[in-house]
Amino acid sequence: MDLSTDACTSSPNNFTIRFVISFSLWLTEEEIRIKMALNGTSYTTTKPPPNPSPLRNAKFFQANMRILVTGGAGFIGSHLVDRLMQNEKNEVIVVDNYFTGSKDNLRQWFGHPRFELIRHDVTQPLLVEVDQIYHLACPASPIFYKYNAVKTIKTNVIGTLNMLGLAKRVGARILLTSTSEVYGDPLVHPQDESYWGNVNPIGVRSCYDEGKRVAETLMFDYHRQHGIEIRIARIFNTYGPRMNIDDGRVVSNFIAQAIRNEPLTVQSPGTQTRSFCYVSDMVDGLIRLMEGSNTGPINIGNPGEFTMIELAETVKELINPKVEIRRVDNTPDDPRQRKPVITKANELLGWEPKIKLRDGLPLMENDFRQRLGIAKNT
Ligand SMILES: NC(=O)c1ccc[n+]([C@@H]2O[C@H](COP(=O)([O-])OP(=O)(O)OC[C@H]3O[C@@H](n4cnc5c(N)ncnc54)[C@H](O)[C@@H]3O)[C@@H](O)[C@H]2O)c1
Ligand SMILES: O=c1ccn([C@@H]2O[C@H](COP(=O)(O)OP(=O)(O)O[C@H]3OC[C@@H](O)[C@H](O)[C@H]3O)[C@@H](O)[C@H]2O)c(=O)[nH]1
Repeated sequence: MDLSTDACTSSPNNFTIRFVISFSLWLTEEEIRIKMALNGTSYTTTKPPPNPSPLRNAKFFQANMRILVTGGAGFIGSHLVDRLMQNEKNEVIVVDNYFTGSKDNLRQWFGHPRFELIRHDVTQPLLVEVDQIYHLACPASPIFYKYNAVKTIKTNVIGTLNMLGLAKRVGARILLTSTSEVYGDPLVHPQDESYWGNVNPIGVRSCYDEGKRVAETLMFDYHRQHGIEIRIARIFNTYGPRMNIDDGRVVSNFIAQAIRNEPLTVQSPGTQTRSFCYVSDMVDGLIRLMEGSNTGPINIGNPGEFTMIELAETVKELINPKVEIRRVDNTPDDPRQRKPVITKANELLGWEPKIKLRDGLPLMENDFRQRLGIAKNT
């Protein structure tokens, strides 16, 4: 039996390993697991997947990597699909219920022999044969995740359970896109992965932040109990082309407002901070995490930290120097500061963001101008 552990799992001490190995000749796997549990150590063997279809061993079978992307019609998901499709060894299956995503984001892949799109809600079970699962399905903008809070928490809890059940059944590796929101309104700054967070469990954001915390718990429980190969990314505020124009998040709001010559709505007090990551950097980090050997959780975000007033001033300077900046009321429980420590991503994945905010904003402006039909200098 395989007793492999990885860097981010509580690993048995040497005595325990010797103890378990010496007894493993006489004990069943279940007995070993119980002994390790009594010892307070975790059981991280990866069970072999069920036998694949005999067709996969046939002479002319092309052994492609079959990858499921849940939420693949959304903002980050569709960029991830673009990157995965560039590798001709990948077959990509997207499932999405189109709550915040759109088929339009994937239209370049319609009809491609290595691409499939399925209308499906992850709160329902799904049976597909895949090797990897990127589990992104969940509305990400606070406006949308609060719109139907019960559905959001169902998506996070039942949706993640269903995808873990699928991973267990077919032996797939699964990556969860968790969030910086698991740190809540952080009392530690900047945030590294060892921080447990400061979250209001009954607030209006808890369908999302507590939902993602439960999703992380489920990932680790399936890993410890069933040997599922897991990866967890804690994503910080990500922006870029293809965001919904009326998404409601701050970068898309300010860019759309600047292009339309409407006031930039800085929510009070305006001194709250965020760290903004360009979407191509994010996709690069997610793929490295999936392909690497660490479970995470690993922060993926750009450590450049800005107040919302600074962001508004930068958008004004770059996109529309005449636009007004207006202070408006904030929403409850808005975190006051967020900045990732990315040492783990750097050391374990060799990842760091490449696109600075001042370079990413104009790329997003071009995309928004095209979709809004408003050229520069009009
Ligand atoms: N963009 C960010 O700043 C950010 C930050 C932290 C975490 N994340 C996480 O990354 C993932 C993608 O975020 P995004 O910015 O692309 O958001 P998005 O809203 O653009 O994409 C989410 C996608 O999931 C789909 N979806 C939602 N509920 C579903 C359900 N029940 N069944 C099937 N599909 C469903 C939506 O239709 C959409 O296509 C989310 O899990 C989000 O929590 C994003
Ligand atoms: O028009 C606006 C919108 C938002 N804001 C402010 O901008 C800040 C960022 O708000 P956003 O709506 O972009 O989102 P947040 O950073 O709070 O959450 C984001 O990051 C973590 C992810 O998990 C979430 O999915 C994502 O929405 C907040 O302080 C908010 O008050 C404005 O000042 N004006």
